[in-house]
Amino acid sequence: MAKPTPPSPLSSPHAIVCKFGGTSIGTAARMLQVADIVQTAISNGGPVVVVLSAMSSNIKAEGTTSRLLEAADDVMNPESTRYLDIVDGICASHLRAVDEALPVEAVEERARVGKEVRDECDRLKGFLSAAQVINEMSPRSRDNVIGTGEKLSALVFTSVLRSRSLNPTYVNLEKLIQKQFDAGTIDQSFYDYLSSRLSTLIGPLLPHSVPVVTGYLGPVPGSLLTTIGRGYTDLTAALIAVGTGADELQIWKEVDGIFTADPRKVPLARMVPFITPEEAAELTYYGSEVIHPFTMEQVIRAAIPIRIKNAFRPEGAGTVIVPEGWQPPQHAEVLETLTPKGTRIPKPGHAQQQHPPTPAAEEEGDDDTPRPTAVTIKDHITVLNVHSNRKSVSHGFFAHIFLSLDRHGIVVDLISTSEVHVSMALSPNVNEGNLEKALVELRKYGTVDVIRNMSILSLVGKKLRNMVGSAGLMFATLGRHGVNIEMISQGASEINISCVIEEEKASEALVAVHDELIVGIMPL
Ligand SMILES: Nc1ncnc2c1ncn2[C@@H]1O[C@H](COP(=O)(O)OP(=O)(O)O)[C@@H](O)[C@H]1O
Ligand SMILES: N[C@@H](CC(=O)OP(=O)(O)O)C(=O)O
Repeated sequence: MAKPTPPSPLSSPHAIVCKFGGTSIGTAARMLQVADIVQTAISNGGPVVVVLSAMSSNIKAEGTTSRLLEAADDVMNPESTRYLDIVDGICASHLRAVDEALPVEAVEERARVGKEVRDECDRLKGFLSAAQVINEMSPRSRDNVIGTGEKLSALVFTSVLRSRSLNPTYVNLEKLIQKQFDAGTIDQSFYDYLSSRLSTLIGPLLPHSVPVVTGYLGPVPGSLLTTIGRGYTDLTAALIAVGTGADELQIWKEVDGIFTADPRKVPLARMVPFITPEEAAELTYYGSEVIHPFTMEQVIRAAIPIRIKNAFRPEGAGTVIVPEGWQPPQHAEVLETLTPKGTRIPKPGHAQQQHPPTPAAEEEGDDDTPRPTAVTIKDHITVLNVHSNRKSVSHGFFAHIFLSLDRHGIVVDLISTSEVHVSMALSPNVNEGNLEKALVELRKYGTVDVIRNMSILSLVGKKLRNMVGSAGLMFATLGRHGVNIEMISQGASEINISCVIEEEKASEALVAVHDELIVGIMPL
């Protein structure tokens, strides 16, 4: 297949685009830490573009975006005024951040941003009250409500940078999309349009100013939540990186990088210094969603590396997702200074170095056993097994099944087939009502078993292509741990072997496969 041609950089090369998640800027103290990170990046050569999510606590359901969604739902109750309390609470938490993050002597700045925050919240209350009167909250209106979260955090953070004389410019993207797009036919041209608009808006601010951009990019065709989904600010940052021809996209999170398995569940999990976009995409789709799944494709098309870093431990090297054919930028100093020692991003002039760069362990040859890169688990999976009723349907069996699922918006994560049988693992959070309707249709074509509370276990790695017997090792490991395998899928992607197992055995299976196949601990 021909490689996609990356769009040419549109403006201001050398920029580093830094996106900070909601938890990273969730309190005044955290905002100040993030301001330190930005200040260091600027003094290392910049220019820097900052992209922000909405302020959030450690629990996403309690963060600003989730509270705004609650407020949007509440207006559909004509008797309720709870939405006003929610907005007042959001206003109070942002004013508290202003109070604690800005120096006491910055009197004018404190007054200015305090007013901006209050005005934004008043505007939202007016909008919500009007929606309650007409008893309508359209997807576009909901997008509008959500966007307040990113506007507020960006206003406060701009003020923090201004109090440090870093010459920030607040950039509100709520009017970014100025063309009509059909929600049903969103394709790459939509994302190219967005990056070109972002280039026009942000490019001219560089290098003299630090744009502080709302990760919210305006009402999206369909809706932000259905077309892109939660975590959309990663995508905004990616499109800004493409639009400004940035040298690097940095996604700052609360985890050191991508690990060989979820570090919360696997004690021996290690950080992976470099990973290919294909591996990162497989991990993202199969349960290790460290970055929004749409992010990768946009940035990789433009051959921009993505670095995942921990906002609470900025000194760590992070994980770099290295695009195929990536060439180091012409200017040495920015990447060199931002690249922590030991990560081996090649410098200009080192033409003989490998592209993409390889992790230190591989180069030094301290372990030459080829191993998978990572293992991941996706929980809350439902499996459908359909056995064809050959008497009534002898052809078009698969087509009928997938058309029925498509009609009811049911997303399939894995498939395994024989001529008369198809097994499908359905994405988590399947809508039960839609599933019931789909089942009525599917039963016309054969008998259907529904198995709930399952998990997908996926072993991912570019080296799986050349690792003879890795599937055998994985299944032998699962067998030793008494894990039943409901369904196997291998071959659709050369770098992923997946199987469906019972959810109650998933954690044990994850640790076992990780420790035996990735760390290389042999069973007794
Ligand atoms: N392979 C993996 N590597 C790193 N983190 C992973 C992996 N699989 C799952 N995770 C989880 O993904 C989460 C991502 O980090 P975090 O910044 O906390 O996310 P969020 O954006 O949801 O707040 C972490 O909590 C981590 O435990
Ligand atoms: N604030 C939005 C968008 C986002 O990107 O969030 P985060 O970067 O904090 O995951 C959300 O909560 O979904």
